[in-house]
Amino acid sequence: MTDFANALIDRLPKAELHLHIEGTLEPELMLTLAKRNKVQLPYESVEDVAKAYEFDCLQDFLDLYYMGMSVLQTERDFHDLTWAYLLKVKADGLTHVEMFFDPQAHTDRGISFETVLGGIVLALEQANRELGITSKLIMCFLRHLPEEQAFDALECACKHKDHIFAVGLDSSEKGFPPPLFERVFAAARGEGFTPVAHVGEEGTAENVREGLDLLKIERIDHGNQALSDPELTARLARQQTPLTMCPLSNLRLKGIPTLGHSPVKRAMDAGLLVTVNSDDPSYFGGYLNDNYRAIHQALDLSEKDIIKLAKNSFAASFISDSEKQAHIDAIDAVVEEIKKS
Ligand SMILES: Nc1ncnc2[nH]cnc12
Ligand SMILES: [Zn+2]
Repeated sequence: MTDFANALIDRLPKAELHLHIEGTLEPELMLTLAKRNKVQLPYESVEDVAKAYEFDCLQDFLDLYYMGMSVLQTERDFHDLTWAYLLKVKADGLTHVEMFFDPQAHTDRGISFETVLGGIVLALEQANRELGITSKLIMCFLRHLPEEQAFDALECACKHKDHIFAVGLDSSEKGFPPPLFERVFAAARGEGFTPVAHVGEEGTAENVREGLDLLKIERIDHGNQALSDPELTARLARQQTPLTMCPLSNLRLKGIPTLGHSPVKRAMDAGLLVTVNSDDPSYFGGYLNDNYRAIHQALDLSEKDIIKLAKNSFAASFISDSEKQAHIDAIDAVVEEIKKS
């Protein structure tokens, strides 16, 4: 990698648009919180936890992900988790994040919606004040749970519209397609929430189409399988519907055999509005810049591609056009600075 490419990845301002806060739970914090909250885990050490992070598919990961989050019990725990992520990615040049959280994974085990949201919001507000990082929150419905429970989550979210901007759909994609959530997404849109969904990760191009046509999603989380359908690819290019792709996640969940198979560059070349993100960085072996570095090497990205991806991260975000422009101008300024140094 050239010094210029390295400096671009290290220093360019970036947004992260596909990040599950529960997926940032590092083994050290998991063990600390287990002790603090007297939760039994099947692990004794950080090495034990790390060893368990071998996945053959999305479901393998999800089983561990839901088990790991059992250590999160108090508002302070959710604050500490969120703050640890924000501190880490500040060093990656992150200036804006649109963050997923999975309230049903907590309310299902007796933790209140307000405990979860309160801790996350405290850390996001602190990050705005102390780190200059702006944010939006996306509440995800867990697609392996019944529609009725998604409606319960939506009812909670409606009391907190000042803090929750969008709704998403995550968890097991196979067997739980978008039509199951058409009604709750319609209700969420009616309440003013912006819709997004995980589609085409392990599922099909048809799931991506259903996300667009039935759930009316404004951004596609993953969407890898869309590229297997030329007509859908052309539609996404024409509409400029953003895709939040996650290369290291795809690799670790065996969606792709090697990073060289990541669809990021193919999607860029097809004219899609693609972004690079970390998904669940603690579980997949890398935060935001690790993902940029990994695909830069594996896909032989040019320096222009890296700058484009950083700009796309803001273009694909839900901030205002003037805010987008300010971030894109900041990228140009950093590029000039790096050229001079
Ligand atoms: N990559 C992913 N796909 C679906 N659901 C998730 N929940 C957390 N990470 C996820
Ligand atoms: Zn995800």
